[in-house]
Amino acid sequence: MPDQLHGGRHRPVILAVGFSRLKEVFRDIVPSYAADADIHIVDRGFDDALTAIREYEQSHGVDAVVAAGSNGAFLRRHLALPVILVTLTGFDVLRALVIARRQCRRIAIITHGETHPELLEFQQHFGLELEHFAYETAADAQRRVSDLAARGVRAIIGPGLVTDLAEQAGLNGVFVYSRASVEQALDSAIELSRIGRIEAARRERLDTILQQLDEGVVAVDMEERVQSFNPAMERLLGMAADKVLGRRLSQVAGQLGLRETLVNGVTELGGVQRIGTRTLVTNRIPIREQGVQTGAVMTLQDSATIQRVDRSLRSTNKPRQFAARYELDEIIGESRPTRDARALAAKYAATDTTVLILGESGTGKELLAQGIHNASARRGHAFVPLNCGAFPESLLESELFGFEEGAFTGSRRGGKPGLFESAHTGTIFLDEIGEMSLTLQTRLLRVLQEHEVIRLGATQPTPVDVRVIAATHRDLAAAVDAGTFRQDLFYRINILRLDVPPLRARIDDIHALAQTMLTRALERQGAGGSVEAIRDQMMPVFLAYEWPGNIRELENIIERLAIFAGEFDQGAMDPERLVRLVPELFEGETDRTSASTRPAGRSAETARIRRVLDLCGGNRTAACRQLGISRSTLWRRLSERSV
Ligand SMILES: Nc1ncnc2c1ncn2[C@@H]1O[C@H](COP(=O)(O)OP(=O)(O)OP(=O)(O)O)[C@@H](O)[C@H]1O
Repeated sequence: MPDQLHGGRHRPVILAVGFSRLKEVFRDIVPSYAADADIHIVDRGFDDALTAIREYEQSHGVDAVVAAGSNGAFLRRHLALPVILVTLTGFDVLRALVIARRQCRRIAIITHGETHPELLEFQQHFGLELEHFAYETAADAQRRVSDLAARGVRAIIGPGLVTDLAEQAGLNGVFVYSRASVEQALDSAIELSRIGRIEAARRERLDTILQQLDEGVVAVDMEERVQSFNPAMERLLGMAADKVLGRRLSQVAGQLGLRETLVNGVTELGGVQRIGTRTLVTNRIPIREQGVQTGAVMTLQDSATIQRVDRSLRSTNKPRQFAARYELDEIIGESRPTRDARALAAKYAATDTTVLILGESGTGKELLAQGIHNASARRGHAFVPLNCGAFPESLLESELFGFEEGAFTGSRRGGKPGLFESAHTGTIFLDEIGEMSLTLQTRLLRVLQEHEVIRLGATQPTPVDVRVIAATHRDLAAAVDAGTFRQDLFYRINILRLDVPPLRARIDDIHALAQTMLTRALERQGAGGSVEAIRDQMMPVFLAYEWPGNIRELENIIERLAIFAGEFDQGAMDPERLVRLVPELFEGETDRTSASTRPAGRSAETARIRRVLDLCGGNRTAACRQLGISRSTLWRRLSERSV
């Protein structure tokens, strides 16, 4: 940077404007500045000077102009460049008076702009015959000089214009500006150029940064006129900077005005505005220079960009790994209902809509939810399961929505994001949604409608982009009628429905499920044992059972049987032993704990007996052994059929 500012290429370029005497002083002085600046003398005045300066500025660039008197004042009014005036010092006047006094007694001073009352005092003290006038225009000066000449004044002190006029009138003209004053003006011009260059470099640097930013930036002055407008802003608003610069922001981009920020001076961060199809995040900030507001700046970001960054940030900061393991094609079963459920799930995965899975506990609802997530565009992002029935209301609330630091006694420092935030860009699986309290249903509905969560104790919402898959074993429509489930929430989640039948309604799946589960269980046990031996002996029993606990129950039973795999290998397992190992499979309908399964129980039990009997080729002894019942019980059950 110093190189640029002081090196040869960037020497200040200064135009010294003056004719007659001032020009001569410039000529004398300029060579001594050769090392510090390029000073060019412009030997013109007023309009001519203006034209010459503008031409020079166009072709070479100019940092500052030095001029004096009325000419200087004129240039200052008409140029955007800094114009430094050679100022009159008391010493200048003294020196000129001494020179003039040597020549004659009656002296006049004509200065530009204003008179100097101190001169009157000076004149009285020293008994000088001195008159003092001020002039504005060249014509003014001309009239004054003629008048003084007519009244016998012999010497006139003044700037170049005045001394020229005096000499033309045959008087003594004494040039008022000393060499020191002119040098002072040139020094100021050089310093001003240097500061200007530093400013320009700073502006350039800022400009380079603005050019590179992904964020749109627009800055306005106090009249809301656009001062800068970076390329990102051009892209975001589809407007070229040169069409916008200098115009009022509200006029070029209505909704994005900065008037309020200019009026109230308040910073507003994180506003959201829609422009066309885009959602933009806005920050409006007043610009203050040394405590005084001088404008305002707005930054704009495409919410899609923020979400991208946000996603990678959240995924790097993710405290827990919420991942979906299962794929849809890992869901075992070739029964019609299972194939239908898989196909429907694949269809739903292609959408981003809320899915409601209905089915008894243990039927594989979560598995389907994971499968849908993994087959959807959200694959690879979080899959967050939550069993709404497993928490008391207050805990469920903070689990779901998170809390701010200090939200309640003992709340964690820094607060905690809720599962909705953890599921951001992914899927949340709300199992047993029918168990949610009405209060939480209301909050959940808000999240689904607004796509934002408010942590407990927070005032600002956090936007979340989450797909919801809900599940329940309840009849939600009945719950709505009973007033325990909000109707509007029901409509909101009951868009894509997936019915998962209980295992007893898709008995055809049992074979494949048992086969896979047995293989895995035996592998896990690592103690050998033949899948076939267990399968062949157990299948008739499995097929005859009701499976109130569905696939989860099947899994558990297989896990247990695998422990005793060796006993199956040694030939037929003793029925009594089997009943002891897995009593639930052999319990009669009267022992069933679940009242809801009882009405179906008796006929199902009979059907089971018939199936086992069929499997055993009509051999009642074998069937009794499989079923773990006596021949008389078998007979009784079969005869009940006809009752
Ligand atoms: N079709 C299937 N193929 C393989 N395994 C399955 C299948 N269905 C369910 N399972 C297994 O059964 C168990 C229960 O499934 P899951 O947890 O998905 O049921 P759920 O309906 O969500 O139950 P709950 O409502 O009680 O949570 C899991 O261990 C799962 O791996």
